Amino acid sequence: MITFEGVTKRYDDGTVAVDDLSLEAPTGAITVFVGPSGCGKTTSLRMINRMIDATGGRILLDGQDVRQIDPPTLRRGIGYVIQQAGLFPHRKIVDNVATVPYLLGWDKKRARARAMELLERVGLDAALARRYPFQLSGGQQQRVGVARALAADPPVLLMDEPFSAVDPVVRTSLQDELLRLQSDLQKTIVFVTHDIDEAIKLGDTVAVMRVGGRLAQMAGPATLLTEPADDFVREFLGRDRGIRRLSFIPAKDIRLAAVPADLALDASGRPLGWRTTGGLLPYGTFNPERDSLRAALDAALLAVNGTAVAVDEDGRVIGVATREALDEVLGQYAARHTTPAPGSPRPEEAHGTSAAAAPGSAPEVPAEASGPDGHAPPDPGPGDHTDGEGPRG
Ligand SMILES: Nc1ncnc2c1ncn2[C@@H]1O[C@H](COP(=O)(O)OP(=O)(O)OP(=O)(O)O)[C@@H](O)[C@H]1O
Repeated sequence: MITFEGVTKRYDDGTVAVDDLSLEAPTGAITVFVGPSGCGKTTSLRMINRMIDATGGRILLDGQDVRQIDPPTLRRGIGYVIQQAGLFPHRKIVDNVATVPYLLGWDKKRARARAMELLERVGLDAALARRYPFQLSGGQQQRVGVARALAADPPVLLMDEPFSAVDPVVRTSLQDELLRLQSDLQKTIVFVTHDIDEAIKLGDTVAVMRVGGRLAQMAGPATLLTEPADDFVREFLGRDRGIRRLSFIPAKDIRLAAVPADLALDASGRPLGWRTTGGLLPYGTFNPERDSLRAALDAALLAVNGTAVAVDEDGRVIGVATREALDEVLGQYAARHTTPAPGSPRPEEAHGTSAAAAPGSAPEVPAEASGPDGHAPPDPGPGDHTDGEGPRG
């Protein structure tokens, strides 16, 4: 757990970048800091690993004031990922990933073996290990940046706009990859972005900040979409909040009907289209185990008869969701959200937490071991735990 208690940062020129910030980033969860340019997101993030020291209040890491931990020790347990990865240009990919293990004194064979394992984990081909950063695409470099931050298995990851420099398609796949990794690794992640859609997709909890470094609202993404605290948050969230909110409602509660005769299937039970006298018409599918109500509605809207086709993991039809069945779930959702019990958490936003592991016993990581852009190094540490909310995206 990372706790901000009345944290303020006033720079030497008098700029108040962060003003009396109090919040908690739970262990094993992704907490996103989001807000317009200059609202103090990066300053807040860097105060956690003491690249910047707070001028007021305190930040606790599992109950311990970070100012009582010397920065190299602190950073052993905190991985750090930045925009454009910040890789060392003259080091091969494998050695970039092994940077921290080398600093920790691991022998070369073990460090490289760990690096290869991580490259695979972030979805990179082993053949890329021998290349230099300039020989990789932007998306591949970002993956290397994530692998490097994970190299010594730190319990905490700080990610500062890590996917901002890549195109939207690559960005989506990096986000998906991060969620997949997180479901395995359950790190305590603080993620900075100015993109509210990214925040809503990735965050278990989202802290919306306003310029002047003040917290505007902190909530699970579903609550944020349903109940923005004020006009600033409402405006920042943008349009379509109601529709986007449906992404957090699981499709598994939708009542499925038997497969009707007018749905044509192939020999293995996969859908071909809706039969009409004029031929087969388009259909839409959703997977009740994995998808959200939004996906099911989208599937229904793709078909002229308004019926969504439910499929299993292999794409085989397991039933259909009629308009009535979708209406039922929408109705339940509306009932839940028109009469909220004051202060009661949404069932789909119940956030579990658990204790982090104790700091590791690795040697010092020198402060000057910074990336080529002058940022602090990716630093190592031990492992810990998690949580989550319904379907995302
Ligand atoms: N070293 C510094 N000295 C003085 N002011 C600074 C310094 N670093 C940042 N600031 C100011 O502090 C405020 C917050 O900056 P910060 O970089 O934390 O914002 P941000 O939300 O991360 O912005 P962006 O999304 O544009 O990266 C801004 O007004 C910025 O100009």
